[in-house]
Amino acid sequence: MSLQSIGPVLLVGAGKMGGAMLEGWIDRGLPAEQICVLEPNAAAELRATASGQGLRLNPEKPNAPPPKVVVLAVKPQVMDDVLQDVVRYVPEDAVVLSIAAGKTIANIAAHLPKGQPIIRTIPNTPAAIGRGITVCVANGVVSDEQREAAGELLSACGEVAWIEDEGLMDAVTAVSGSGPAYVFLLAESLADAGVAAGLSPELARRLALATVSGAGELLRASGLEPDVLRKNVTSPGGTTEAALKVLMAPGAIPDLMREGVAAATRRGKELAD
Ligand SMILES: NC(=O)C1=CN([C@@H]2O[C@H](COP(=O)(O)OP(=O)(O)OC[C@H]3O[C@@H](n4cnc5c(N)ncnc54)[C@H](OP(=O)(O)O)[C@@H]3O)[C@@H](O)[C@H]2O)C=CC1
Ligand SMILES: O=C(O)[C@@H]1CCC=N1
Repeated sequence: MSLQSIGPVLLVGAGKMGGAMLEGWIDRGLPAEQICVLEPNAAAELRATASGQGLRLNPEKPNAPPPKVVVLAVKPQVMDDVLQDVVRYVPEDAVVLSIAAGKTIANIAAHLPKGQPIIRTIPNTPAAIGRGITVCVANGVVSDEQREAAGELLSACGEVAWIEDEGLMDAVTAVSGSGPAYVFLLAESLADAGVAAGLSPELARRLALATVSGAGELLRASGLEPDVLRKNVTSPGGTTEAALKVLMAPGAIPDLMREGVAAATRRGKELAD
């Protein structure tokens, strides 16, 4: 199956994450006439129109083909209300793909006809440049063809991983869904630290951004493990070692990361309600 042969896609919510996926789909050649966006936010609508050059913005338009894939990309807090409205656009043979943090397949299924194929996923915002990763778990009625169609659509946004245990999705969300924010925080903190050490804000920002993005590229391109790359920077008795003694001390970055991921995982579980 190719991206072009998936059939009509309905995207419900083109905000930060839905909009990033939309960019990924269009960049990778999903035909705009195959995409319909349902989005009440005028600014996002305009963005979607501009980037899609001819995206349909209303599933009620006469002669609109019924979607084969419906992507739910609204906040978990409004998902129940949105589903009550959107259910009328969901044909029984369409696969419903939710990207909402916390919302379980059972939460989604409660608003849809019995037997609706549903895939719960967690993408991340590098999807906008085709460099995201999406983790998926399907309910028992998703066909091989629907799994393939969803995989094709999500591959346009980067890597795709399937898991069988839905119970892992909150931990997945805490690592890869929220993860880009942790990396951006690192870039911000590094720039701030450079200023504190006497650099101008402009130079500190430039150094921090180039360093974080360069390190990410090196991690990907080299295929080496992060600890190997870290050790390659760390000369015995040198400057990096002095910094890492602080950053890796008990209660510092590794412990804080564990606590942060645990907090995000707990929050995911709360969002199910
Ligand atoms: N941001 C991220 O990095 C990630 C987000 N997610 C998940 O993606 C989902 C969306 O998050 P995010 O993109 O950050 O949030 P946003 O608020 O940016 O996007 C949600 C969009 O849905 C719109 N919306 C609200 N009500 C409706 C409706 N009835 N019909 C159609 N669209 C509607 C909102 O419009 P308005 O603003 O006017 O309300 C908004 O534009 C969440 O469930 C989140 O858990 C998952 C992984 C990563
Ligand atoms: O912060 C959130 O809840 C969403 C889910 C993962 C990333 N953003």
